[in-house]
Amino acid sequence: MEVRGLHHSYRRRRVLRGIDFALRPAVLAGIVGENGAGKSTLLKALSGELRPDRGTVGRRGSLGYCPQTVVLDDAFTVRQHLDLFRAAFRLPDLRRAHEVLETLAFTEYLDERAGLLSGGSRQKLNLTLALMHDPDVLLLDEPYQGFDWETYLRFWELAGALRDAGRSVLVVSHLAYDAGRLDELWRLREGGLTRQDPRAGEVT
Ligand SMILES: Nc1ncnc2c1ncn2[C@@H]1O[C@H](COP(=O)(O)OP(=O)(O)OP(=O)(O)O)[C@@H](O)[C@H]1O
Repeated sequence: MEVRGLHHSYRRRRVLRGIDFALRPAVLAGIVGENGAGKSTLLKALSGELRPDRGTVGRRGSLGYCPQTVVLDDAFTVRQHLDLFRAAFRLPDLRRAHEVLETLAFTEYLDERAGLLSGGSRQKLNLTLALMHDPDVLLLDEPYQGFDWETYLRFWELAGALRDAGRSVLVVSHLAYDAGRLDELWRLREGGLTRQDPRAGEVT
């Protein structure tokens, strides 16, 4: 994925002011920034959900996008969500979805309605829906929000395995106390990205 000269404003608020950024295959990258820095706006622009005022986003391969706001239908069960997305992605089976569900220790909830799931469980479903077609490029907006510690660790295992399998993985978060797990780290501040050393210790 290659991003050049991305600008975006909401009325007078200039949120993105010239973002240049490349995400290569087999890289686990992170973008951190304070609340309101524009991280979700950037991911929306990268995913195509938002059309930026200026700039280009180039991408090769399929995309998996896990937005910050969970988009689920409360009346549908977990299984029904998987079936809907399987049809949308035109997948022959749910093999990959079940692998992800197992990694996230979520298989026992298959027949639960989404409206009855806890916040962390909804997020597990949100993440599974983004990963179930095994996309080449993954854009994950605060993907571990609401996760307990065990699930949080499993998330990073999953992200590392995807990177090792050659996928490009971008994780966006307001905190980066686990930056050491990343290959590349950027900070979004005042509308621009600056590269940071992920091994430089605590970055907040
Ligand atoms: N649809 C919108 N209309 C107007 N302003 C918006 C809209 N979406 C976001 N903003 C503003 O743009 C700025 C960046 O928001 P954004 O959600 O991208 O930040 P963020 O870094 O993801 O924040 P957080 O860490 O709180 O999720 C904020 O000041 C926000 O209020």
